[in-house]
Amino acid sequence: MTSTVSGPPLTVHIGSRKSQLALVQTHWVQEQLQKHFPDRRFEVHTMSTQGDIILDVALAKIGDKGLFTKELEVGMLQRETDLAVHSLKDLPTNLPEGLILGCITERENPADALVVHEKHQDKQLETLPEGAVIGTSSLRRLAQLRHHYPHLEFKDIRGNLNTRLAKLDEGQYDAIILAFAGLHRLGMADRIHQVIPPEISLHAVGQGALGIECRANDPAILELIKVLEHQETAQRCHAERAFLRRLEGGCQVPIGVNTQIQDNNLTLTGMVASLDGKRLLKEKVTGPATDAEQLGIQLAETLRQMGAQEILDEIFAQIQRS
Ligand SMILES: NCc1[nH]cc(CCC(=O)O)c1CC(=O)O
Repeated sequence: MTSTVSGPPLTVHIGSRKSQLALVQTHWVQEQLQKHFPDRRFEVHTMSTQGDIILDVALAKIGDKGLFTKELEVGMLQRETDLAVHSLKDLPTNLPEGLILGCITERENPADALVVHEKHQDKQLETLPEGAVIGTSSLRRLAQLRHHYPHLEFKDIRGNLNTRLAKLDEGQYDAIILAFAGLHRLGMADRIHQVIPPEISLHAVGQGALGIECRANDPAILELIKVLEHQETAQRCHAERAFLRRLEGGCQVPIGVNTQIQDNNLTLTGMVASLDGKRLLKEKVTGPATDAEQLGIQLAETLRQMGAQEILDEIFAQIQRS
C-alpha cells in the first residue's frame, strides 16, 4: 500500500443524519464517490441533530439556524468526519467559520407536492372542500396556499415522511404538502397526487438538491466532492441562496423561489408573503447564469424596496410572541 502525504486520507468519513431520507441521499453520494475513487474507502457515520430530537415544537418557533446540520458540522470541525451530506434546503445560507458548501448535486424536481387522504382521491387543491385541513410545517407553504385558497384550514405537522403520511392516513388531515423530491427519493412517488405549480407555490431555496459541506482548508476533500457537482443546479441554487441570505430575518420565513436557465441566462423568481397570505410580493430578475449570486442579491433588494422587510419584521415579532 502506498501512503499519501498530501492527498485525501485513504478512508473518507461521511457524516449523515439518521432519517431514512438522509440515509438514502448519503448512500447515493457514497456510492458515486466510490465509483469515481475505487482506491478509497467511504464510510458513513450517522448522527442525530436537534431537528431529529425536538419533534413536538413547531419548526417556525424553534427558529434556530442549522437545526438539522449543527451536529454534523461539529463532527467535521473536530475532524471525526471529512464531509457531510445535507438536503440543501436545510443548510443555512451562512456556514460556521471553517466550513464551506463544497458541492451541489443535480437537483430532483424541486416542486411541492400534494398528498391527499383516500376520501379525497377525486380532488385537487382547487376542489378540496371549504374547511379541509391541510398539514404543513412550512410557513412558506402556509402563506402561499392561504393566499390562493383562503377557504382551507392549515394545521402544523412534524415528524419524518413516514410519520406524516401515517397521520394523514389516520385522518388527522385531509391533505398534506411535502417536497416532491423527498417522496421520490424514498420510492413513494405514487403518493404524489398533484405536483403544485410554481404559480401557486414557489419552492424553498435549494429544495430538491443535495449540498455537500466540508472544511474550507481541506482541498483534497473539496477536490473529491467536486466531481459530483452539477453546474446548472449549482448556479440556480447559488442565486437562490444569495437571495435568501440577503433577505433573511433570522428565523424560518415565508420566502419562496423558482429558477430556470435558458441559453446561459438565469431567471430567478422570488416571493415574500405575510403569514395570513394577504400580502404577497413576487418579482423576478434575469441575467447571465455566471452572475448567479449577484442576481440573487439584486432581487432581494428589489423585494425589499417593494416592502418585504416590513413583512419579515412583522413575522419575526409574531413568532416571538406566539
Ligand atoms: N425540512 C425537511 C425536508 N428537508 C428536505 C426535504 C425534502 C427533500 C428536499 O427538498 O430536498 C424535507 C421534507 C419536505 O419538505 O417535505
